[in-house]
Amino acid sequence: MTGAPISGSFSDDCFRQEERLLLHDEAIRLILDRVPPIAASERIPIDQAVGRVMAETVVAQRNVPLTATSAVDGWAFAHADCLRLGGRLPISGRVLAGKAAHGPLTLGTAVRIFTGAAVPDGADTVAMQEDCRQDGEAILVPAGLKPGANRRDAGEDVAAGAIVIAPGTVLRPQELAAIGSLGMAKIAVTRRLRVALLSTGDEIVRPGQPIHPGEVYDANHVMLSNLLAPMDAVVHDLGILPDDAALVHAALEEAARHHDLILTSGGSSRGDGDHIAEALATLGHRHLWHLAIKPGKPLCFGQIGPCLFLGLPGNPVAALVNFLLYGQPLLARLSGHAWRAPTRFPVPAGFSIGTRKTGRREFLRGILTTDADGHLSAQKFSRDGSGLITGLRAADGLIEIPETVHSVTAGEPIAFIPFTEFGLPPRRTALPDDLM
Ligand SMILES: Nc1nc2c(c(=O)[nH]1)N[C@H]1C(S)=C(S)[C@@H](COP(=O)(O)OP(=O)(O)OC[C@H]3O[C@@H](n4cnc5c(N)ncnc54)[C@H](O)[C@@H]3O)O[C@H]1N2
Ligand code: MOO
Repeated sequence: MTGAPISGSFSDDCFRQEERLLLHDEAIRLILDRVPPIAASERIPIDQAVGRVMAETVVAQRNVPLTATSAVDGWAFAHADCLRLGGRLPISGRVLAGKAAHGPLTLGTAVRIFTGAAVPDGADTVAMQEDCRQDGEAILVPAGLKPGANRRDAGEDVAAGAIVIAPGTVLRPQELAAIGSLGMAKIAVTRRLRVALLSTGDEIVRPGQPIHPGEVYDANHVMLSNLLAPMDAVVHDLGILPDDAALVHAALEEAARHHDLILTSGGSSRGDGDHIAEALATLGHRHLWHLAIKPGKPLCFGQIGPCLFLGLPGNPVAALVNFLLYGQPLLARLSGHAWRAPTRFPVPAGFSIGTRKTGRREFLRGILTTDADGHLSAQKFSRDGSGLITGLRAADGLIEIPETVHSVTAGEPIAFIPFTEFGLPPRRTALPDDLM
């Protein structure tokens, strides 16, 4: 019997829709709603706290600065005295930084003062030494200095009693400076998340090992462990899972016992070797599988007992994009901080898309360019394809094409999300021509 030729249309689109896929916004909401923050906290020195999440409220116990201080090296006096005496003030003393003022300012005089030194009571203004002239035992202050100039009031930065840091704040060098300025040496932060990181697939080989036809070096492990590095997590490398249902089940069940989150890449779709989504459903709960996005349709999210689970697609572009879009809010919620959606900047498109299939939100690799007249535009990386790490190297960020858009005309504003919005460092070298 000869088989009838197969008729019908074939899809070159791996996102053919056979069921209603969850929309991007629905997935974000679901993650934010389902992920509880871990409760445990620990006290640590402030110099080890960058990137950690504050677990207590910091209230200023005293003013910063503690007393009024001078912002310059010069002469401190009462502005009204200076006006009354025509800018000529006898010198009555000297205040050095680090020493309390000897007492209030003697009426009608000026004191020599240095940057950071306490301004005596009664002195409301400081003149810079370069602007003044000493005339024997008096100082000559030029006209025009405003009252209050060069004086920092007590509590000008932070007033005693103010709430400075709220629980859930991610500590940057700036927040740590504020805490340090209040005199606190130790603070309570939430404990670090324990994250298990696994690659999956019989074809995956760790860099440094010999490779054979049909095999692929593991690019996702080094990428994901470095994406996790600045986050509040201790990452355990659990290696590469083979495409074997029993082994996948056993490994995930064991990992769930010791971690707050399991992060996998690969094996999340429906191929014969893909066991991740099925294992998640069997061992725990699959809250989400299949999204109306590109790349990353096969993403799955759920939990095994209290341990959360994020199964990223294997293609490196999808793994990175999906980690930034969904992994970051998930880790944020888990470690107890309010997640802020990355800012989308309107940038003129430097490309056109004639027609595109609507229904999915697409994230393209975007490159920012400036023309000779200084006009900024966003180019899309020339080649599509979720396996092309080259596009990730070239990109400055992601171009977001909403679900309903069916074409893009060059020059119209599109949404650009710089990688820096996800906390990634900017590319510091010029883009080689071959990456455009
Ligand atoms: N019939 C269909 N096939 C596929 C569809 C589909 O909708 N229908 N979707 C495609 C898309 S999109 C993706 S993404 C992948 C996702 O599949 P998996 O998550 O199961 O990933 P794998 O099949 O294991 O791997 C995909 C691809 O990525 C390579 N890979 C995997 N891990 C790594 C790693 N650690 N480092 C580097 N490269 C890795 C792997 O070798 C594959 O080439 O499914 C499509 N298929
Ligand atoms: O989601 Mo797939 O990652 O587009 O390649």
